Amino acid sequence: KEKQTCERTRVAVLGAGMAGVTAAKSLSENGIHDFLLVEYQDRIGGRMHDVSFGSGPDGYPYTVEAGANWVQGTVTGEGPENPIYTLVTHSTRILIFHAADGVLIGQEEQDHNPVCMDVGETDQDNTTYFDDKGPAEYGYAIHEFQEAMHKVNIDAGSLLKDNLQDRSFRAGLRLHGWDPAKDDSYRQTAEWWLFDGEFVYTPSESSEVFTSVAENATFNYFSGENLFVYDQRGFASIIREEAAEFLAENDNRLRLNTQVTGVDYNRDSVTVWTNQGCIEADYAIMTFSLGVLQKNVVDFTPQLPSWKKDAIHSFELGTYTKIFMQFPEPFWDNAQYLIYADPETRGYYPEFQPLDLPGVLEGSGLMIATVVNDQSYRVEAQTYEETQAEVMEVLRSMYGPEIPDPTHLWYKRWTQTPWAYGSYSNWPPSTSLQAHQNLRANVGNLFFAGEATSQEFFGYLQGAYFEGKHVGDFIASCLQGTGNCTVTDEQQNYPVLTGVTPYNLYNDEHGWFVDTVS
Ligand SMILES: Cc1cc2nc3c(=O)[nH]c(=O)nc-3n(C[C@H](O)[C@H](O)[C@H](O)COP(=O)(O)OP(=O)(O)OC[C@H]3O[C@@H](n4cnc5c(N)ncnc54)[C@H](O)[C@@H]3O)c2cc1C
Repeated sequence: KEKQTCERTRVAVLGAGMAGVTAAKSLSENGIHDFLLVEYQDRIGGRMHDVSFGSGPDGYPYTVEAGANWVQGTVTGEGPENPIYTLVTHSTRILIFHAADGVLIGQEEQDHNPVCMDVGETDQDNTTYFDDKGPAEYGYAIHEFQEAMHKVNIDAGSLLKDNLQDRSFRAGLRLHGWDPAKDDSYRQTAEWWLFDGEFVYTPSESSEVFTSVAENATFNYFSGENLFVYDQRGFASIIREEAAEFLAENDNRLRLNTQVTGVDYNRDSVTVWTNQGCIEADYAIMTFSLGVLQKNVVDFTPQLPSWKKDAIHSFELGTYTKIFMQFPEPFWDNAQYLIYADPETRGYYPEFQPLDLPGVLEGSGLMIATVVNDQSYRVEAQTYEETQAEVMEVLRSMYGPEIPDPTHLWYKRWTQTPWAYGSYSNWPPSTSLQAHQNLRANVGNLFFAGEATSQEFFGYLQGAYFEGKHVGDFIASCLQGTGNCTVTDEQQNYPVLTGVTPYNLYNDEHGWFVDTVS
């Protein structure tokens, strides 16, 4: 490690996803132009990941979203607007990137259009239900679950306000009488669709308090609306456009294809080690996914303090898999969702989402099947052919033996992707705000930002956006000498997280007879 030869910059922004690009943009807007944006891949966007799939009428493939697909929560009246919605509605330029290396080479203005991206409003009531014998009617199970979930969300508010102990979302559901039998495949499927299908973990694996916070923050604070993006420029063009506001064409401050392998940090500076050499900066902003941090692919010197390591390993990164298929022609109902209740296995190909619908990608023959976590890991371990055989067996139980095989099938193996190691984060039960704050807090001049560090919007694009902006603004204020850059409340950390029970209560009176502490 020879630091003398390192390139100098004021801020090294590590990762060019939503958080990294937003952080760099805030630096730029605050007059800090001396930064480097360092990215493993050959493109900007991170887990906003449009890919080419199948074949369209003109011989070109379609663009589909392997990563983020929805604007979740938009705006209500004059209320606060989700910044992702703002980006989608104000998107007025088409950017041209060099195909081989992803470097911006030009842009074209478009006529202004108030909703510039092609989006469709998701309507979960526009659903047809199936089981392994064909069409079935279990809309009642969906409504029962919605009611129970609403009640748990209200309870969660009391737990939070009254400083009562968190519990699993499952516990909250049971307290409200939602406790489906394991073989009640209709209610199990309703629960999967409205819970696991959103948060990727089961209610047993999720915090009652903080899952409710994320749900309320997004869908009550902004709006209950979900916009599905099927724009053929790709969802990530909103982030590419953000980048084009502060990066010139072929800007040397964007370093694609550059893998960070190590970070040395202290209270004065940060040195970033990459496969392309090293960078010495006053500050660095780390935006890698929780999965990348958990896999220890970045070598920190000194080692991260134990409060930081504990936090990194206490939160979860789930996997959400969209299996894209193209069929010669649509054979499905005119519905946004086709929900399948498998009689044996909860979460076995439960959700199909046709994209070939009137007014959407009409004539495309496209459909998505979604699985999460355990089923994702299983599917990721299979070949596309094996997965296709399973999916087609399910679809044939729904629509009969005559339906054709897809001409194309593809999915991204998120858990195996070395720049993500999963899809988005989840807050498990029995942690605390302080534990999560430790995930967020800086160590010396190394700061952290990303969807997982957002306390209210974790898992969502707006979480990554707010966190990137917050840290970018904060560091700019430090560099400009306008902020309080000692450790402030914002960057508070909690070296000791206490439990709820003092040790002297582990006694006979509580049935504690054997000293098990070694
Ligand atoms: C399948 C899926 C579906 C989703 N659906 C939605 C949705 O519908 N709506 C929604 O709001 N959110 C959704 N999300 C979540 C959303 O995509 C994320 O919250 C957001 O994109 C995260 O942005 P980020 O900047 O925090 O992280 P990332 O986008 O992960 O950015 C981090 C960047 O760091 C780079 N990097 C990683 N390791 C290294 C390294 N060693 N060296 C250099 N660079 C490195 C990565 O390549 C990446 O570009 C979904 C995510 C997935 C995967």
